[in-house]
Amino acid sequence: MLYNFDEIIERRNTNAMSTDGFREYIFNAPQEMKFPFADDEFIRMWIADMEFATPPEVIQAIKDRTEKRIFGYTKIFDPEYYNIFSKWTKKHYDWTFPKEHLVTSNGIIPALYELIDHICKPNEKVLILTPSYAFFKYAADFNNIETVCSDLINKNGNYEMNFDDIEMKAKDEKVSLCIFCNPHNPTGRVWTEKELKKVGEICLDNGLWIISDEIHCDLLRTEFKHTPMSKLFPDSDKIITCMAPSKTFNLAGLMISNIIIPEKKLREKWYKRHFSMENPLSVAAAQAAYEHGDEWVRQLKIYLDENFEFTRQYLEKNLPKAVFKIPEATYLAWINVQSYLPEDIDIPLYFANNVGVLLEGGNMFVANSDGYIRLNLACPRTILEEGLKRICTFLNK
Ligand SMILES: Cc1ncc(COP(=O)(O)O)c(C/N=C2\CONC2=O)c1O
Repeated sequence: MLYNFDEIIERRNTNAMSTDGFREYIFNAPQEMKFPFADDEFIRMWIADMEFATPPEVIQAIKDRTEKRIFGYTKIFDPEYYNIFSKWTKKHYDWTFPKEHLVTSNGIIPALYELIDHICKPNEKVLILTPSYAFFKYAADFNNIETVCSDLINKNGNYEMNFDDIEMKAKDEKVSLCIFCNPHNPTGRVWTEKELKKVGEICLDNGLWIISDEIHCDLLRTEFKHTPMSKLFPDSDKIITCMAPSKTFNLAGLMISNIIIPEKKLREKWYKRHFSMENPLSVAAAQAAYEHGDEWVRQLKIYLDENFEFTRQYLEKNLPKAVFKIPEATYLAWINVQSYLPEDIDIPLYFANNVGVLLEGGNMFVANSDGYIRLNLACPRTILEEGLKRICTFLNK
């Protein structure tokens, strides 16, 4: 079956963050905030969900569940949920885990908020690598836990970890947790086994817990393979692995994610506080995605690879001073356009007001991100082309 990723799907009047939540999320502004562009004139390249219909197999599973007509309190009792998900992890990452280690959360971010509270004592600190998905810091802030940042080394768009800096910060006895992102948002790095072993050893040898956020682990460029951090440390029970169907199958609104907690005491803390009910439609969707979604993901990855190559050529031709490397994973293009920007601007606001493109960038990524914009390329190519055209036309003025 050939899936249609070129189809433009109307998202207005669906309570979508992408169309209606940008004022609050990007600008911390009221819905009344005015722009020179009408809402439906914006090219939306900001929040990380996709403009593609979820696989039809998932939609059918949701329809089938609605036929049962009762949507009472639900938990995951059927072992098939674990069997199907662990079959997916075995097939795609050659890794699996005991059933009792798996808990579900209505999102990885809510899980981070809870896990930080369970793991960190009041005066401890969380280590993150920057630039970073800002909710890693927000989750620490919410728990009144200090965030320590280790800047990735940026060699003209090629990012590496600064292991000496990570080790120095991990040796601080107050640092008790590292929230690690693999693949990395926003740089798109897929960390190699060698890099994972090195950072994992530094953290574990210094007594840190590791939350390995692997939400982007299925959306790699075709030639890359994901290695779960836990796979490299089979004897450690201090690595929590976070995965979800939300990024892979465009199901973020169904709020279901898979958190693998090997350490018994931490799992008991989780169950003591976590409200473990699930949305029955979300369970049906997630199970169908992992059971029937392989071919859709294969075709999606090809489409995304083509969008990245289109973007690389477009920028090379029309924005030659921009620094852009096709990322190893995610559908997010991380582009340094500093040489085209005035100093000290609010990058997302600058693009919203002058270009009519909604994007994330600059200080939205905690640190080490000045001059960068992040474009969501998970959209039909016609929309991508219009967004790139608007950006390049304006920046070349
Ligand atoms: C690394 C990472 N972890 C967790 C999440 C969210 O997980 P959830 O709570 O939905 O299960 C995202 C979504 N990233 C987004 C969402 O919009 N912009 C981003 O960069 C993410 O990039």
